[in-house]
Amino acid sequence: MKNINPIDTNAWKSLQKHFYEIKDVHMRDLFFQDNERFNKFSINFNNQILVDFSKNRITSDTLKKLLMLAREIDLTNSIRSMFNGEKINRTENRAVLHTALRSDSSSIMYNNKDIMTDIKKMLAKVKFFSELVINGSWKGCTGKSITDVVNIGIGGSDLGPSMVVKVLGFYKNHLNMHFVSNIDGSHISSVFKKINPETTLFLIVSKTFTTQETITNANTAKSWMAKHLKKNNFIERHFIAISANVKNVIDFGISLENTFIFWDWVGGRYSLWSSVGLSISLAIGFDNFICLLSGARSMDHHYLNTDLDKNIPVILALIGIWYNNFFLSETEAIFPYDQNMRRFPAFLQQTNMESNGKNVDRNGYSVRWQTGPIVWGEPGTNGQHAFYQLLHQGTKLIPCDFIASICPNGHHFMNHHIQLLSNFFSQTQALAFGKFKKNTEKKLDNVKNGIHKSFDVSLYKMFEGNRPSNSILLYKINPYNLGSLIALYEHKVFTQGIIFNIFTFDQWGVELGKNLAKDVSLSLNDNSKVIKYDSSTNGLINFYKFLR
Ligand SMILES: O=P(O)(O)OC[C@H]1O[C@](O)(CO)[C@@H](O)[C@@H]1O
Repeated sequence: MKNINPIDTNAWKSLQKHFYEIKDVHMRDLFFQDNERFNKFSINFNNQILVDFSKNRITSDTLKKLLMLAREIDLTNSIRSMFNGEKINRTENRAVLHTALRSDSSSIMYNNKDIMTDIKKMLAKVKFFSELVINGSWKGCTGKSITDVVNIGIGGSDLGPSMVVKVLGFYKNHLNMHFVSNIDGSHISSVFKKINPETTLFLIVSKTFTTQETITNANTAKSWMAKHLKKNNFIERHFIAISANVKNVIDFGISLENTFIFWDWVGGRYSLWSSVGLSISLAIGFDNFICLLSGARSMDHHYLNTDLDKNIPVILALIGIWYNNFFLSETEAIFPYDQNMRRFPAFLQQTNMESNGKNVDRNGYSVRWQTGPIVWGEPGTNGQHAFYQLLHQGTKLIPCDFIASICPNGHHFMNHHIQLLSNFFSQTQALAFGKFKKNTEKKLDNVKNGIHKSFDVSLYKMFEGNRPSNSILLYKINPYNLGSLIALYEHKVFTQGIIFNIFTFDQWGVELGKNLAKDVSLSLNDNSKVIKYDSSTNGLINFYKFLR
């Protein structure tokens, strides 16, 4: 992997020049000039996912220059380095091998060990255990089968599995799934109200098994279960751990037998493919979990083996860089036209922002270019009635990804689906092409200080357009296609991290807040006045102590 600063490349300079040439060109003209634009700027992924990137402020020349950037940065070799298990997460001295978790290779060597053997064992254990719980043979300590599963975890130990379980609600079996992440006691207490301790299984998911939120919630769950069940073996029958830290798991009281391990080469936010996906396997069955992995694998193959100019994650990453680094857009929006995908933007927020929210390059210098964007989003059509006004007529340029499926996701109300899709198709059209000002609009009288002044209302009804979007249209939201879609975004983020010349797979930026919270928590133990922090923090804590 080469540690080249993007701004030092010839391609960057050429893109900078090109930007000034085409920044005011309107998509209306680009489409008008080229009937083949859609065919040129869309990729069909196995007849299952169509990615249309034609509604972007790009020309063939733009793409050529962006691809030159990828080549100059030596992206292809960086991709190989990741798949080959090189220790590309250098600040933590680790490989990044979540792709191995969904691989069909017979062997992948890491640290002189074939990790495929461990992965296969892990998957066999997930399969065996999921089947026991789903078919009712796994009994709680009072002899009853499990009805409810509570996943306790946060960040990557929550967002991925909870998102997948929600998106694939249509595939769900009889088990009721709950996810507790927040340390706010209202989260776990709201779940306690819904479950029966005798028939509930807790999955404690934490790579480090030190995360304050997860350990606090896990201890609360343990005390709650002890109080209600009054049986010595309640932990053995009701608590499962998923972690890379076996020692802490054992100290917590969970046996090795009830522990699903994963490894330091799996990043938290890339871990749903590992035993962290146990809740997925429990909710939709192991076979569907395997379909999810297979779908991701098909995207891995595409990413690893397809030329850069036809490579979906690469193209989307480069277009993202075009807006982030040349148009200087600050944010990027994700709009799934699918209510079950409502947590997909939140999941991608962590994937993207925890990965590429960095300001030091791989050579140890402060970056002099923008790195990862702010990612946000909501499902359509709800967003249309909330914030799309700003997308259409605001002063900010916000590139958007619109995601939808041809088949409805988990219902048979075709009239709803047709209307949903008509909005999906219309919004990107409105954003791209806008609406010309009509001179025929009626003028209104504006009365100010008694003086009549007429003004042109049509100005307010004008849509300038030229607002970019990608449309991602899936045949169906099934486990396989969802796996491909998630992997697509993972690889997009990796590609951008390589071009930004940053380390995508660490997350030191979350440490300071965590450590301060530990210290502050000690200061909250008594009622004495606090003076050790800055005046703002002292003032806030003392006000809290005064009124609590
Ligand atoms: O699985 P763990 O170790 O509890 O960590 C949870 C999350 O916390 C983070 O470290 C950030 O605080 C994420 O990267 C991770 O997904």
